[in-house]
Amino acid sequence: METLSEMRQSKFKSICVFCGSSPGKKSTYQDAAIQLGNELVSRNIDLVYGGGSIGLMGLVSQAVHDGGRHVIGVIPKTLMPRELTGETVGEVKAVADMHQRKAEMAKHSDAFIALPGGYGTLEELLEVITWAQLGIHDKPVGLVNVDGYFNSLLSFIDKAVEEGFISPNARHIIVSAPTAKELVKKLEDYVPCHESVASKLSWQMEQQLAYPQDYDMSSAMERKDCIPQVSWTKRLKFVGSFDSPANGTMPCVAKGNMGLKEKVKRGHVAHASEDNMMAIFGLWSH
Ligand SMILES: C/C(=C\CNc1ncnc2c1ncn2[C@@H]1O[C@H](COP(=O)(O)O)[C@@H](O)[C@H]1O)CO
Repeated sequence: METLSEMRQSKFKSICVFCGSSPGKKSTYQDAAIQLGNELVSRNIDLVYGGGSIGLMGLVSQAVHDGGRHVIGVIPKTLMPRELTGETVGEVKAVADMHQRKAEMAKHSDAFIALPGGYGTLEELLEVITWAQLGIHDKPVGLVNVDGYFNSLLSFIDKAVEEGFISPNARHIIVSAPTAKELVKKLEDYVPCHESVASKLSWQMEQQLAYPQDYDMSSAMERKDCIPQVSWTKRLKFVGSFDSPANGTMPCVAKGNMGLKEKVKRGHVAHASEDNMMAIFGLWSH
């Protein structure tokens, strides 16, 4: 039995919840969504989720919001019209697409929990498990196995271990429990025991280097709604990021000549394409 003080000192500041955009047929699914929301509130944990008010997503977010914790709904611009997903309580983070959504959800949370859901939920869940297996993150991943909803998925994963497609250590990435209360307690105690393919740091660098460059930084800077920050420089390649209220942090990479490198060193700016870079230098240097 946990004491009140233990319950209030969670190691998680925020948890990302994946769950159905539908309510499911049984009231136990809806009850579980509300119980999870209440459990987060009782442990002073904020919520990150897919945004909107439909299905179990709406129930969990409303419970956390009503309990006074912060809620961030990360929603692709295409799903933003209210008639598609309903109104989001708390903070709305608009992102370009489904890929960026998952990355943002992961960035803002310390653990992941899946409630019952459909394809969307399964896809999100399996992706964060895969990321854990590869060493992209080491955050716990759990399932609220309401009325055995995930039993067949767990059996399938056991079959994949038996058949040699998933290592027994990687099987332990998934934590499950029948109720939200038991699950959060297990996640608090979770210690990763699988080997990672690459370190978290290597993945962060890789992500920065591979980030698509379709954001018009020069006009954003003209509007003064983004702040460039040089993270590091290496030979003629510059890696930096821009903090923009509209788009969050945008990592970027540039190749340039020595003159530009010198400017970067002096803390002016680093950025994506040479054309844009020149435009930014123009703005920034006076
Ligand atoms: C496809 C349907 C509605 C689309 N509306 C959604 N709004 C917000 N987030 C969504 C939506 N659909 C999927 N998601 C994300 O996937 C998970 C839910 O998907 P599922 O297929 O319902 O399990 C959820 O975690 C969201 O991040 C009509 O149902």
